[in-house]
Amino acid sequence: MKPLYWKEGALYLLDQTLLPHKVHYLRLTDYRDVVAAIKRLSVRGAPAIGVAAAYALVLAAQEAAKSSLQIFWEKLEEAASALAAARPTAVNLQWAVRRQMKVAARHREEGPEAVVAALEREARAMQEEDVRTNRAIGAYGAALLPFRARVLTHCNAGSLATCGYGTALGVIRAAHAAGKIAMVYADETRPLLQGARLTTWELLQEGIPVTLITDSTAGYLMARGEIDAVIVGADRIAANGDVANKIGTYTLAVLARHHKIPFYVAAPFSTVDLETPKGEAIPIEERGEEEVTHCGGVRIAPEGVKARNFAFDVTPAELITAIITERGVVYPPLGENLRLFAQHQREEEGD
Ligand SMILES: CSC[C@H]1O[C@H](OP(=O)(O)O)[C@H](O)[C@@H]1O
Repeated sequence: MKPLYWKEGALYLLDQTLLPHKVHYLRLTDYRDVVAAIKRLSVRGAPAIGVAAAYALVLAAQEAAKSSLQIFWEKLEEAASALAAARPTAVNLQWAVRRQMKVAARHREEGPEAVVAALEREARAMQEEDVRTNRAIGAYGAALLPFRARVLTHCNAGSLATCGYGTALGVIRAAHAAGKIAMVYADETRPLLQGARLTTWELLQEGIPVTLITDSTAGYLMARGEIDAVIVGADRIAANGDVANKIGTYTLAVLARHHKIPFYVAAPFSTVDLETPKGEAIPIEERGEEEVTHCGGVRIAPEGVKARNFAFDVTPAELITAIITERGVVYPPLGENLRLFAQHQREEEGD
């Protein structure tokens, strides 16, 4: 299931706040509505919000092209700032906006219409690249899993969080295709229940065995010897290998280390942010209290109680067995090897 697609000058977003009960695509033609959709997690997941923002800049450029040349660039910059600020943790969002604005600058002399066309081409390229990188991540990751693996995952790092294949769930898809998956245990992932609502829905659609558990069950399953590997996605990977991901990921990493279970992070290299030296420098989104005090719109905690709602946490590099990327598996020392991977990529691309 594609979380988004572009058709005849409009961006269609699968509204993930309605899943699994309703499959409904929003048709958006105003970039401001894409900003709002990212903020309320109608579209979510680091790669998916990056590509959504890339298309939103096409919408912004289409709108701005009706203005004077000077206003065109002012409006495009304004849209880029609004999109980049929609959610602070997933680096793919800022990476996608920066990449689009570089494309716009390269076509500046050709005028607004040419810029619009170039932005649309680049957004399509990013969407296609994402599926290719996910499939490569899947292949590298599947090779790491034992046969009849019982894998625990957290949140949703699947086709719904990307452009159609998935990072952590991409590894699970590839391993399943190779007959290597006995069971996937999906953490419900409070408070927004991406695991209960999205991961189970995705895997059931494809006949991949999945069992839903509460977040607090993960440790007990590990203690019972029923988990062979943990595999999660990422929203930002710092230069030293620290990983920001959905809240609860750090807890799983500590539990996995205690029980000597491999803990893998699956992410495209666009999630690696070498400008952020370590995890404590990653901006962690804190969302509204009502997401904790309510569930499905129903109040579950008494009026007046305070709540903290961190959307992400940071897992230190030393708790991570390996990071699976589209360029291969990065083993410890993660910081040093991430830099080597990046250097090799720059040399390949002639940067
Ligand atoms: C493939 S990135 C998925 C990543 O994004 C999720 O966060 P959110 O649902 O708030 O966008 C979660 O951290 C996943 O691991």
